[in-house]
Amino acid sequence: MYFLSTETLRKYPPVPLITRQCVKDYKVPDEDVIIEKGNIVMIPVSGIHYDEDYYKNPEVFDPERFNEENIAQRPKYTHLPFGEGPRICIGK
Ligand code: HEM
Repeated sequence: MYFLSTETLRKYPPVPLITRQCVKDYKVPDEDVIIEKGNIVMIPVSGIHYDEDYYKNPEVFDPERFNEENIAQRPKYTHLPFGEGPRICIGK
């Protein structure tokens, strides 16, 4: 039986990019940016998983990134192999 660890799914997300379509105009907090109704937004899952701000030495395989203490130090939505929200993967 195969098991995909949380860290494996960080390094090699099978779905490296997810998308959403904006349903109403939205002003991004603290930014001079409005996402207009109808716009497609791309969420760069791989990019987030390799962002040094969240994962130091992102090329290194380190399951300890996902111990309770380390998870608590990262913002929410920095590990997205199954997406998020109402349309999150039902196979998760
Ligand atoms: C490692 C295994 C898998 C990965 C990485 C994965 C990843 C994903 C991702 C990224 C999405 C889109 C979520 C979003 O847009 O927020 C998704 C959706 C979905 N996945 Fe998976 N998936 C996996 C396995 C499975 C399995 C085993 C099933 C079914 C038995 C499944 C069924 C679905 C379905 C039905 C959706 C659409 C949900 C919706 O749109 O409401 N997935 N998956």
